[in-house]
Amino acid sequence: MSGREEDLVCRKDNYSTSSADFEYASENEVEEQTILGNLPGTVRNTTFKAASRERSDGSEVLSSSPESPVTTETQELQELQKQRGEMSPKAAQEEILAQIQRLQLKLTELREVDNTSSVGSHHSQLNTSSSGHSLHRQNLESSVRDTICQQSETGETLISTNSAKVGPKLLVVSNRLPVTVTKDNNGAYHFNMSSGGLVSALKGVKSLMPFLWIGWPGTEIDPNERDYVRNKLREGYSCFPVFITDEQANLYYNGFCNDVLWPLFHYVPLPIVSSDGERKFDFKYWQAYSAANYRFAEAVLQVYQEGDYIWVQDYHLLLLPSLLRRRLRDVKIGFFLHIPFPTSEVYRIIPVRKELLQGVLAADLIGFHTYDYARHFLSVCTRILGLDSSPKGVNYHSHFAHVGIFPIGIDPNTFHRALEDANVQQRIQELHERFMGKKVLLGVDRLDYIKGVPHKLLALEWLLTKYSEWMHKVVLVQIAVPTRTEIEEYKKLSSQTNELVGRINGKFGTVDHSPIMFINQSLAFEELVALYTVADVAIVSSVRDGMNLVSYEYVMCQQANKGVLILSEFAGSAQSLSGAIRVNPWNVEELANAIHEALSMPRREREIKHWKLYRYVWLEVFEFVFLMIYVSSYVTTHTAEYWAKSFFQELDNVVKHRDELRLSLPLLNVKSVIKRISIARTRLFLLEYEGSLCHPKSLAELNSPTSTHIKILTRLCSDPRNIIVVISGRSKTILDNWFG
Ligand SMILES: O=P(O)(O)OC[C@H]1O[C@H](O[C@H]2O[C@H](CO)[C@@H](O)[C@H](O)[C@H]2O)[C@H](O)[C@@H](O)[C@@H]1O
Ligand SMILES: O=c1ccn([C@@H]2O[C@H](COP(=O)(O)OP(=O)(O)O)[C@@H](O)[C@H]2O)c(=O)[nH]1
Repeated sequence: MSGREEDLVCRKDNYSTSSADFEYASENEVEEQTILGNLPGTVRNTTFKAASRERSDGSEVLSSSPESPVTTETQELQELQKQRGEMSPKAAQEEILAQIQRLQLKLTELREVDNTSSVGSHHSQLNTSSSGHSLHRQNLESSVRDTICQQSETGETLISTNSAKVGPKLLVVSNRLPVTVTKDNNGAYHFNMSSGGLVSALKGVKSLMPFLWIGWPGTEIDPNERDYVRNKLREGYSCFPVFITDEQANLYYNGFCNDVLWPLFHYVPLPIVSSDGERKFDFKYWQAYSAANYRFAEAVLQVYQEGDYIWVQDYHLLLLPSLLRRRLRDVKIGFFLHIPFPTSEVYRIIPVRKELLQGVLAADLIGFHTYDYARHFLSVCTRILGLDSSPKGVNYHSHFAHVGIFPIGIDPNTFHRALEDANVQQRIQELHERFMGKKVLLGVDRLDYIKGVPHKLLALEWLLTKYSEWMHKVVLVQIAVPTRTEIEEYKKLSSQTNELVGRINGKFGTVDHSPIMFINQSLAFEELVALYTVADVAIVSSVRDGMNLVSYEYVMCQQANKGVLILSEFAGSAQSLSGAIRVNPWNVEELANAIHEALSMPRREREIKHWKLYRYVWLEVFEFVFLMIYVSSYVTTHTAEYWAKSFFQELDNVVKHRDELRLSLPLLNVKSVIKRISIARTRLFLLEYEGSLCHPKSLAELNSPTSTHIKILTRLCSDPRNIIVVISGRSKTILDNWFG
């Protein structure tokens, strides 16, 4: 671990409630604050200070001539070096690093100037082989870069990749980049673009404005190779990497994200100690999580320009909105949670429950897949932070975090295209022949304990026992994609599942037939589409699932076959897919009965059910042309693209509204209020009991006012000019007892 990374790990003793808090402060105060109260270290503060100063002073940067700023900066640097003797080593380091950051920004500006005068060059990446640069410029660049390399503790150059200001862009921030970076044995890097849900979802947003994707490349990159990887990602994929060491990633991603947040958000309170006797909730996980969120914030600030929109994705980055808000007061931040938000009774288990809420509440818009998740979130904010909330959102330190429901979908066109592909059709044909005379049940899951794979296997066992007519006539094809294999619970699940598969196949299998075809690897997309198409029944038995895209994908591929979807009521998609047979996967018998019902269902009933499902996933206009005469192309409902566009539009809307709110509700000036009160002939005091007179965090029904409160109220009441109204949700009897 390098010095810088050590620096990023926060100290346990500094861990405090205020860490993720983002109370507004004056500009000066903001400059003085550390970005994360519990993260010590000079590099962080300096980087942020420099970034925000420079950006709030865009005119200075833009008016700089190509030569002068660097000279000025160099002089400043020399001046600083002189002063260093008078400064504490920490302060001197901070100042030097701040200077470096400024130099980087100046350097970027120089390249912008250079680019505007060189035909055909639009990007200003740090590229020493660029032939368009003059010798002078190259020398300048390398000398600046040398300075940076000498000063940077990681050896990594902190390049600002700001491009010329051409209007706002969307910065999408997610834990993983949609590009997988790998290094082969010869040391060559490979970049593979993934085609996951978010990638297709953002296609629509792309047409609204340019975007840049910020995230972890999924592997540790050697500090000397980071510039190369960064440039490749930026130029080839519109991505900007957040570099995290494997050790940090293990604590942050495997530890806090996937062994603390993931289980609890999915209602799985894991044992307090692991099998090796280690505490499950270890503060080092939390520290790594905070440090990683800090890293992401740092990356965002390197590319952020005023007016940009930032869209943070998922539970890995709950602290990020507040980290950004502290530095960029008016920044437009959206946050979307892809997994369930649990009820307060579960959420409150998390030892850092307040910090996480405070972190995310700095967003302007917080999105969830379902109404229930949003409702849980609002109630948690009230119960745990004692905040006022309404169905629209939460008020937190004069900032209103809007809450909205945006159910994600899939990209139907990708499936349509695949289904038209000759190879896929060929494969469908082969599979039909392979499963001739049998009914195919299909499960497609990551091998995660939330997916309820054992529940499904037990239900199949029950089916084959109770409805023995299906024996030898049914096959369950279960795709179980290995995931998070380093985590103990996942290892346990894998061995349990293997045992169950072995047991059931042993019990009901013959030489010619195994009831379960267990595929413990991920499949190529075309193979998956072919399987979706031939399956008579798909079973989604998740014990909790944010949404579950597999259920939608199955529906898309069943236009011919009209297969039946069995869907756990605990999957987010169950809230919208009314054509599915909904089950409680914990009731194994009920699940087995549902499989029997699906296998026996007549074609007509299947058609009706399928239509209900399909029209949710994707409506085509010709089917509604007489009803919706104003619509001239596809009516897309609940697709991935619609999800992204509607979230983004709502974000845009709420930030505009935010400004209106600010104008209409200016903060009162305490001095002038006192002055006015003292001269007023009649004064009306409206006092809310909860939140004003009693402690805001208290919800106890019998939390009576203190003697101080009573004294103050009595004094106020003794002045005939005062009218005092106490507003409370408590019963009249209680209020009479207290104030009567
Ligand atoms: O394998 P990971 O990188 O750890 O991530 C796991 C999956 O997380 C996301 O899934 C969640 O979002 C889906 C879309 O909103 C939702 O349908 C699902 O219920 C959630 O669990 C991510 O989208 C997947 O690609 C990851 O595999
Ligand atoms: O071998 C496979 C199996 C599944 N998937 C994809 O993985 C996603 C699973 O998403 P879902 O929301 O159902 O659950 P998650 O795994 O995100 O929790 C779906 O888009 C599947 O098409 C895949 O790419 N390869």
